[in-house]
Amino acid sequence: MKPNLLFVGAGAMAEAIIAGVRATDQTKQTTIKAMNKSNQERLAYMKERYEIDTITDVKQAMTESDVVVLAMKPKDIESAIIQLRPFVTEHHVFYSVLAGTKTDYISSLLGTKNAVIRAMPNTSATVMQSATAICKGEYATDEDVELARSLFLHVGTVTTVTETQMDAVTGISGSGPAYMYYVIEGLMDSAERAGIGSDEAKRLIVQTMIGAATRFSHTEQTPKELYKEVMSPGGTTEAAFKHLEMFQVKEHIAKGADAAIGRSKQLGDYDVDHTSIGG
Ligand SMILES: NC(=O)C1=CN([C@@H]2O[C@H](COP(=O)(O)OP(=O)(O)OC[C@H]3O[C@@H](n4cnc5c(N)ncnc54)[C@H](OP(=O)(O)O)[C@@H]3O)[C@@H](O)[C@H]2O)C=CC1
Ligand SMILES: O=C(O)[C@@H]1CCC=N1
Repeated sequence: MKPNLLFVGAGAMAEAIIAGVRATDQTKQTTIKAMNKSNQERLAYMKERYEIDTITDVKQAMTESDVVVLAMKPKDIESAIIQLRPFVTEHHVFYSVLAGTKTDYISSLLGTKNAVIRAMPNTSATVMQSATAICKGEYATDEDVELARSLFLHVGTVTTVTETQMDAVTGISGSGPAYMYYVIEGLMDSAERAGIGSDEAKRLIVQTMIGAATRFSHTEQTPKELYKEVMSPGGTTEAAFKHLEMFQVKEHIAKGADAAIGRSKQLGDYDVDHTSIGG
């Protein structure tokens, strides 16, 4: 089945998913509509780039769609659902990519028993390399999960988790690309200081990241065993690790991810002010 998708929120995450779907669905059998709160310029760009329908009439868009992808910031979900609610029928299925936001909260805003699937993709969806996790809400069936899986498979891998694992997934793989780019930024800075041109540095660093990820995915060895293997006694890697370990970089990366997981939990706590930290 090729679903008719309506993206409510046409920001960075929606674009990543739409780009991936379009790149793998050459026949454009999946119809894609998108709406924003107010940014029409962005919608015009999305329409031009991905040949999607941008909508002005919410009722018509809801009538012509069966999967509604909630892709606004968590702070905007209430106002977004209020505008959709009059047009929700029992055939609609809702997919939410919102950090923290629980399926039971979405169901309570909808006030219906429509299926809700929570997903946590990442921006690598743009290049069909997302590590997406999905879980089902109370009213979703296994069939709904399979349909969601088939959509997100367009943009990478899909792992089914329980809803209680979703905050952890958000802090690890949802935010994860940012941690990788941070490491890349550090390596680019060092390469620049050492006189390597940015094109060459990029090529070397990209292949180093891909190579390390591929190697790790093909072995039972632990990360520690793998980095020990790189490290010759008295050599260059050891010199780097003396510095990294002095500043407990690994521990701080883990603590950073812990903070992301904590923030995801906070976003699911509906008494907190979602606007305070950009939620
Ligand atoms: N960025 C990421 O790496 C990831 C993000 N997510 C989740 O995806 C969601 C979106 O994030 P992101 O794409 O980065 O955010 P953006 O700010 O890029 O996009 C949010 C979009 O939502 C629109 N919007 C706001 N309110 C409404 C409304 N009432 N009706 C319709 N559209 C509305 C905004 O439109 P306008 O500009 O007109 O206000 C904007 O285009 C978040 O909930 C985030 O937690 C999940 C995984 C990864
Ligand atoms: O930073 C955020 O809140 C979103 C969720 C996961 C990645 N980006």
